[in-house]
Amino acid sequence: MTAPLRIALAGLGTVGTGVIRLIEANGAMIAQRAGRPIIVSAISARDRSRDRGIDLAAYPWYDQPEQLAALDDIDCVVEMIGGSDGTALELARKSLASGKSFVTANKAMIAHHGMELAKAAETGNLSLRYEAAVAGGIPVIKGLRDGASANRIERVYGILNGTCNYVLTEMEKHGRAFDDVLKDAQEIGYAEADPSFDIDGVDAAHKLAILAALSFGKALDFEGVEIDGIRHIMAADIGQAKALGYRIRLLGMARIDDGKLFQRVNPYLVPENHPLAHIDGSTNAVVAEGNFSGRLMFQGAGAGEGPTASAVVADLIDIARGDAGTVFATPASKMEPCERAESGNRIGKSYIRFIVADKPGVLAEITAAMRDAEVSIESLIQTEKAAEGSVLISMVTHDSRERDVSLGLAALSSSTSLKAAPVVMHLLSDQD
Ligand SMILES: NC(=O)C1=CN([C@@H]2O[C@H](COP(=O)(O)OP(=O)(O)OC[C@H]3O[C@@H](n4cnc5c(N)ncnc54)[C@H](O)[C@@H]3O)[C@@H](O)[C@H]2O)C=CC1
Ligand SMILES: N[C@@H](CC=O)C(=O)O
Ligand code: NA
Repeated sequence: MTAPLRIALAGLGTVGTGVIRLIEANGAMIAQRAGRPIIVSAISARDRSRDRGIDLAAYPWYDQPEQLAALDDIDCVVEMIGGSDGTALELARKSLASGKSFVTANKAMIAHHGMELAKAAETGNLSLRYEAAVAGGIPVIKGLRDGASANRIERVYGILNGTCNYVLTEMEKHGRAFDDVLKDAQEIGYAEADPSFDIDGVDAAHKLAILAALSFGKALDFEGVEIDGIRHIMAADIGQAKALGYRIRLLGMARIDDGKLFQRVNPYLVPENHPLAHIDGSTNAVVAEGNFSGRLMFQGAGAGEGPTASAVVADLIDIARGDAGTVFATPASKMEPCERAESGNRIGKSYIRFIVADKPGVLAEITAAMRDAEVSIESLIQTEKAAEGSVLISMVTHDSRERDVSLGLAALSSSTSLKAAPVVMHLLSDQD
């Protein structure tokens, strides 16, 4: 057996400790499959004394993660710290500059700096791998980069955040309160260090931008993702969607429209007969449509210690085999920026929820604003009491231009009848 792959691991939280546990548990099998052992030769985290439930005494400890990049006896640095900039980015830059391969689970860093890091890796003929960064344990990066690489992909979408999907499905199935379920997700280890990245859609947007770059061969454009999260979703929305035959899921959607790049993260009403409506808990699912492969669907655990560690170690096995491939499906030097598509031009049905004063004439005011914006209403689902003196009204539009829906709502923005900003969610259709 050839020399081991010597790794240095920075960050020993949920994922970092999971990587050590996995290598300790499956080390012999991994060595066989990789053709050589993978050994942890250095570790670093913030707090040496913290009880992580594993014995770290055998692993050389470094107080500063950046020290790992400078070690001579290391082949690959594994970054499990998180954050788009700061320590993680410094470590990535220094590791690649000092000729080490780099493995990360950090979608924020790849979404913001992926092009720079990919070019550095390609220039140095090094591996930069990030399977764990998108959809946790699901081999979707490998699937798109390698398995589907012969295809032109024009649409990629799916459920990309385990925390949000867990929150939405617990609310839907068990009637639990939003904050209570989110706390659970944090305790289990699904949520980001700052859970607002999850519930405000930013984490899903990081992943979507990476998927889009992989799928379309265009430069990563995280700033081009339109983002809305699930913070404003009420139990009543879930109930009303259900009454209509839909389930609410936070989706990331990227496509090429007339040569322009459209990227959006939004809660969608997904028809009950659509496979994505049946993705529950922290499970993720990614759908990609290839022009020869047809529809591909990748599904599995999107978050949590075991699944994420599984993806990290799979990257390490590839590196140990000397089989690390390109960073994206297209060489980074050939990935040009793409013009952004305007979402206002998109046509589809929308669900709109209002909380309004409980007084006569309010419904007429809303429908008049929509009529003036040329948005016709397909159904007024239900009205129910929201709080003392206010009612909740939800409606579904006919197919309408998104810009017109926004215009209708803008016309209502100064109305004293509205007690909260209206909430808009799109209905997933084949045109999306
Ligand atoms: N938890 C999950 O299910 C998943 C997490 N990820 C990603 O994996 C990465 C790690 O996530 P978790 O393990 O959940 O986070 P965590 O918060 O549990 O662990 C982070 C670790 O990094 C250390 N750390 C933080 N700042 C540091 C600094 N400046 N210097 C040295 N050490 C520092 C912390 O002490 C801790 O050991 C993040 O990029 C996250 O987005 C990716 C997929 C799934
Ligand atoms: N916080 C993320 C973790 C995995 O990427 C999520 O909930 O999906
Ligand atoms: Na993955």
